[in-house]
Amino acid sequence: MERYTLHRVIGEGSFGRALLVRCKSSQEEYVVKEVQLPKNQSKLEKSRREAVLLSRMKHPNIVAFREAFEADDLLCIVMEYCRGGDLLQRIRQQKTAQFPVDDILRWFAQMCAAANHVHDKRVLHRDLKSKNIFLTDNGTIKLGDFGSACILNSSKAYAHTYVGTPYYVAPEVWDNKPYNNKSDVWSLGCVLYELCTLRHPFQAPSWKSLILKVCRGAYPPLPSHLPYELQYLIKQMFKTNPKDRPSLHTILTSHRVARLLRKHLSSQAIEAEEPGRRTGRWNREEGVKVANLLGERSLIKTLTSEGVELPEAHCESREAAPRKQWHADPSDSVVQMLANASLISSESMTSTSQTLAGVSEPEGSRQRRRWAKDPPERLLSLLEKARLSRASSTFLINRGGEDPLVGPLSQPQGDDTDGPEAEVAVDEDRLQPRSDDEDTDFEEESPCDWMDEAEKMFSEH
Ligand SMILES: Nc1ncnc2c1ncn2[C@@H]1O[C@H](COP(=O)(O)OP(=O)(O)OP(=O)(O)O)[C@@H](O)[C@H]1O
Repeated sequence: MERYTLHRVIGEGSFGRALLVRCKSSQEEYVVKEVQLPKNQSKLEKSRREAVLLSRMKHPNIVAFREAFEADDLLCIVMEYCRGGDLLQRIRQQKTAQFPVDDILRWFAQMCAAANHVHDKRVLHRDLKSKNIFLTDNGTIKLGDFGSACILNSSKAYAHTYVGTPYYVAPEVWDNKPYNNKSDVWSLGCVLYELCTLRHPFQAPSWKSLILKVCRGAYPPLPSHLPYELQYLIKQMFKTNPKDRPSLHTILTSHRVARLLRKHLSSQAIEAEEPGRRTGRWNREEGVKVANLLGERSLIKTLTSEGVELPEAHCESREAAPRKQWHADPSDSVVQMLANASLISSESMTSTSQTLAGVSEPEGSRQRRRWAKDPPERLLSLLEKARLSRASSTFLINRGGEDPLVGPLSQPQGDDTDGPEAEVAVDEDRLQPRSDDEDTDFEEESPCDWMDEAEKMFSEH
């Protein structure tokens, strides 16, 4: 830390402070994310994972990693400083003035290129939201905060209980199915919708109606002045069945909107996207360098204690990884469950014995959790508790410790995005067979039962 001069604290997250510093030798400004070591092993692992993942991502639209070191009882991750702040602040500054379509297209193209690069490395970001997307002073998008990201095909230690931020969570996650590349696409759809409307697409006064809206893909219509391609894209990104959502690669290359987006991508970003797609693998030397940077002994111990390989060992290429497919059945068990639950008052919810039909799976497919095992009252009673204990534990479902149902773009006196059902656009053709099934090609290997974990957390408080 002696190589840097502290300017000021720019913010505090749930895992530590973010400092603005100046490098004494180069006079460049950087952000240092400081995380207390260790006490809580999972927080420590999360932070180390963020450093390792960030160091692997080299892309013009991803916050650049400079170095990481451990000093006293702190892990410090030094990264590029984005002077323009985060996209959420930028959206809020607009108040009611809509963004010009060109700004929306440019920012969205850049965030897609960044997230596509992440997917090409076979990493899921898992927490894409406007607060984790930054702007430089010249208005370039930089994707940041890899604290929740997950390396695919790794084992238990990476299967953590983090679910996401409720407003951005895809239907399949509520359905307790594995997080996959299309779940990130859904979240980016939410960010795009926010850019287009300055509102969350899915907003509701209760968990039940929020989840219902998400699982039905029911969102208020977009302003009609937006180009048809954008309207169509949002509709596609909010397909409730992940296999019907386009992958980021499709959005950037062959989707109807691709031509508009690529106009706004620098040749550097397009360049960065292509080689990543071809190689997309861990590099041994870089992995070793990062492991050394973070303090060899402790990092290796942490990452191998549960059978997890070191970063350089995550070398599977796209070809080598077995291709996983989504099952044919639509993911509407939550809708069913919540429809049943509507008969029950919230007071009687925990005492009801209502059950739900299980989701059928093709024979021989790998075991997935079913609602039959997690009766509807379980999710609802869990969420009731989550609301009550949000001050201490809701980072599981909302790391900010804020009210999970009061989103950053919510209105103080209720929100007009929560309008009557008749005004919302319902994704009528969500059961249509097709489309990017082939591109729903990777998902968490060992998803953990977040409901189990959440219940444990809440019962501790
Ligand atoms: N590279 C960066 N450039 C500019 N500002 C940053 C950068 N990284 C983080 N910040 C800002 O610093 C503050 C703290 O960020 P941090 O990532 O530590 O926590 P958070 O994202 O606010 O919360 P959490 O980690 O709990 O989700 C935020 O306001 C964020 O916008």
